[in-house]
Amino acid sequence: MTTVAVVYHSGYGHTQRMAQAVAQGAGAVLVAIDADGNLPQGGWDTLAAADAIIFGSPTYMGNVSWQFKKFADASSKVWFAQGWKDKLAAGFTNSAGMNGDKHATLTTLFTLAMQHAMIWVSQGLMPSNTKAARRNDVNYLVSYSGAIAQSPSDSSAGDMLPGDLETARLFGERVAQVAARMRG
Ligand SMILES: Cc1cc2nc3c(=O)[nH]c(=O)nc-3n(C[C@H](O)[C@H](O)[C@H](O)COP(=O)(O)O)c2cc1C
Repeated sequence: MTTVAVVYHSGYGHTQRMAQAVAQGAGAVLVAIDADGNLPQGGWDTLAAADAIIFGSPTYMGNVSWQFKKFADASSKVWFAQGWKDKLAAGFTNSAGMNGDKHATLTTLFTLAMQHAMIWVSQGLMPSNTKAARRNDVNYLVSYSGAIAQSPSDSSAGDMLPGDLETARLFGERVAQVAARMRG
């Protein structure tokens, strides 16, 4: 059986909701990076056992949160032993702006995966970018590199848009499907 892990940080709960949607789609286990940038007990073991690791962070000041970066730097221990080599990787982010420089965050997540010699899985959804497209359509924000969501700066996590959450769920589903195919 394939195992997918979602490791993420969320300062105010929005990215957590997105992570839950990704995990729901992937049938994945969630590993939350805490406010100090640390993993819970057993978190590193969960990642070690996974066939695919999906990285998630809010976009803060145009990149991952410092807590996610602390986790990324701590993963250098795993890198020394090439512990994540040939695992699947994928990434997602959420921020207040429609754009908000989310792509810089995805690029950081991608680069982390490449440092670890992992194999990147894309978003895989067609864009909703026609005149008829509506905000709650799947992949309305149109990302190909990973899943993205947008939460207005004065919104609560409970306000997250169903279209973005469905986009996240389908993204998780795709990663799990690719992982199962890779396993044969
Ligand atoms: C320190 C900080 C920096 C932020 N920088 C950005 C940014 O660069 N782009 C953007 O679109 N939103 C930015 N935001 C808004 C957050 O991305 C947004 O509130 C997001 O939903 C927070 O996710 P979270 O609840 O998982 O922490 C920033 C918020 C904070 C607190």
